[in-house]
Amino acid sequence: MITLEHVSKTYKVSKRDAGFYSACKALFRRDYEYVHALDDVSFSIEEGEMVGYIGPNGAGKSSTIKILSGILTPDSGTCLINGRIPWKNRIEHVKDIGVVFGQRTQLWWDVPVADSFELLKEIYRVDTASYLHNLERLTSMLNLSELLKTPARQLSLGQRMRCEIAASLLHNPRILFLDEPTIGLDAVSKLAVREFILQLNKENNTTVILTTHDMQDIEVLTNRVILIGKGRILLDGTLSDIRKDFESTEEALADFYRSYDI
Ligand SMILES: Nc1ncnc2c1ncn2[C@@H]1O[C@H](COP(=O)(O)OP(=O)(O)OP(=O)(O)O)[C@@H](O)[C@H]1O
Repeated sequence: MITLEHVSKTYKVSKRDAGFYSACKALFRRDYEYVHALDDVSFSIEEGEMVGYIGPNGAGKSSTIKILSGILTPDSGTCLINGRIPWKNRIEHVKDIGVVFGQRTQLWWDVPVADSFELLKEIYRVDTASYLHNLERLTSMLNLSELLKTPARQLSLGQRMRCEIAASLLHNPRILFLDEPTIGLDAVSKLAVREFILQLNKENNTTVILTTHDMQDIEVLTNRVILIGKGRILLDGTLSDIRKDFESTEEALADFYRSYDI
């Protein structure tokens, strides 16, 4: 249901040294540098799978998620999700996906969370009956009842993250992209978020693609791991393929990254 074939993406970045002279020089001549974020990336994911997409900083994980969600267009290669090309059929595609970027918000900062949810209902054109059904279910599963009247800016990180996850699921998407959903959360909030994702997958067969640096997230949530480094897929298997004889997954990963010089 998700196939990515030979996808590459290069960013063109303008570079200049610090200082007044360089700023003036850059007005007349710009120097560019090319960052090869993704290099011939291919994989496929079946409906209902929970996949961990892991790799060191700058490996290309967020770029992949952006391509899968239709925000970014690759330079070459193909991507089909439920028969659609994400960046070409964006309006139809977004109805099928939910996206949570742990470091960004999709909630309006100054209005109560409930109002953000109402706006998302209108944006996604969710009919009132399914919206109310989803809202009730998500409110009880993620324990949101006390939070809905609060503006997003007044929520703690963990509270906001629970609201972000609910916001991404109000339209019942079949696929959920989670980019570092437990970053900065305390132990209780992490467990709540993990428990929720497991339940969602079990009850709705939602496909989940999770990028995280938290190996416990990966251990608890996923049975398949795709490892990317310097924009290339290095391994597509299970955590035990990575772990081998190491005491912890972190140690095994660090050794793996060192062996690939990434
Ligand atoms: N908009 C952009 N413009 C220029 N370069 C970019 C842009 N976005 C990402 N990059 C570069 O592309 C490479 C891959 O970045 P990406 O954000 O996909 O990595 P990541 O695996 O998600 O990293 P992290 O774990 O640190 O979030 C990095 O070298 C990054 O600096």
